Amino acid sequence: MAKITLDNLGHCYGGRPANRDDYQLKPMSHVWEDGAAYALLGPSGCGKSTLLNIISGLLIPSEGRVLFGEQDVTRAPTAKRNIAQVFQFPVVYDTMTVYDNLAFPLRNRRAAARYVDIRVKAVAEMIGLADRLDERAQGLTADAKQKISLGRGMVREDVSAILFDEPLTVIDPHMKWELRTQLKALHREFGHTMIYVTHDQTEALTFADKVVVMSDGEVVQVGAPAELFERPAHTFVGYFIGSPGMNVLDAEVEGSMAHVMGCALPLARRYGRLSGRVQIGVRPEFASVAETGPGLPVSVTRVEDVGRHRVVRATIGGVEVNAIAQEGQSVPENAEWLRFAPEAVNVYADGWLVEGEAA
Ligand SMILES: Nc1ncnc2c1ncn2[C@@H]1O[C@H](COP(=O)(O)OP(=O)(O)OP(=O)(O)O)[C@@H](O)[C@H]1O
Repeated sequence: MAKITLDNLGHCYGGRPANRDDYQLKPMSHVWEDGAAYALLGPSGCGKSTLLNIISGLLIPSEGRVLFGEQDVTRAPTAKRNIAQVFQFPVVYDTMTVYDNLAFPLRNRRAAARYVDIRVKAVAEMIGLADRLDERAQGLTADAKQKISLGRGMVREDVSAILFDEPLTVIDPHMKWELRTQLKALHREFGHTMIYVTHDQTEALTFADKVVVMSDGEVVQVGAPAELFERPAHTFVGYFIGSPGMNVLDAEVEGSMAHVMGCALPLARRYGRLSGRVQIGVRPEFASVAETGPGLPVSVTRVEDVGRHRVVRATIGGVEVNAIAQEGQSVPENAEWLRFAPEAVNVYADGWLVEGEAA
């Protein structure tokens, strides 16, 4: 296992970028901790595969370095990187048994038969295939085959990292939850450094210790799921994570007050002079509707019952805003005002979170 250092790493497929917008992966420096589980999360085309391919050795970056531990692997081929990979579609040897498939990476490295047996059985137990070890892979479902791929990715203890590229794509929706949970358990048990690419926030948030959120070739935040929820570092993180996403409204901010469409809203922090486009961001979980002010005058368009809570959909000045009413919380018939918990109001300048000072 190893920590992974991305040192001024950037990539431009066309070569010779004239400005930052020309990069498909904008230059960045990050250190990813040894033994942690990371998810690379972002919409299609944001650069997840580009970054994963640079880490796996399929692509040499146009700038910067990748280090596994202290070793510079920027130009090392995949085979020399000591990594395991699990892809979108199962890669299994149909004519081999489940046992032999799982044993393959270890036998390939000439591990002792007794050690192979211990590891194969431990992994098979974790992926729920312990009683099917003698079956040929050929007759198995896509789910079971992908479990073998996941197991094979985990079977070696000495890899620097395990890379997963949307590994649950072919899995039946009801099985996804089970496999995600198993992956998490495998990580707890074996402690590998893991990097898991997905565009699905539920997968990322349930699997990872740290989620690396990407947008438009840029890492916009690396944080624990709770941090992404409570303090989105960028408005994109606020929109992309959460259901519905964060409410974002243009504002003027002065000291510890925000002014939105002529209404004053108190903030829990104090801000200096801000430049660029200033916005406030508030999660619907920290918004509520009321019949009277203070707050923002809104038109409620509908109330959706989504099981554990209700989502109140409203608009203000043509902008959609949402509030979540938790179980037991009432939604007044004639609600016309939207209120925010001041401590949950984040302030952004040109999309980026402004920290502010305690008021
Ligand atoms: N070989 C290539 N040559 C030129 N541009 C490329 C190449 N591969 C990817 N790109 C571009 O780089 C950007 C990032 O693509 P990338 O595949 O890394 O995104 P992604 O987040 O993995 O998307 P997806 O989830 O759809 O796979 C996109 O604009 C894409 O069109």
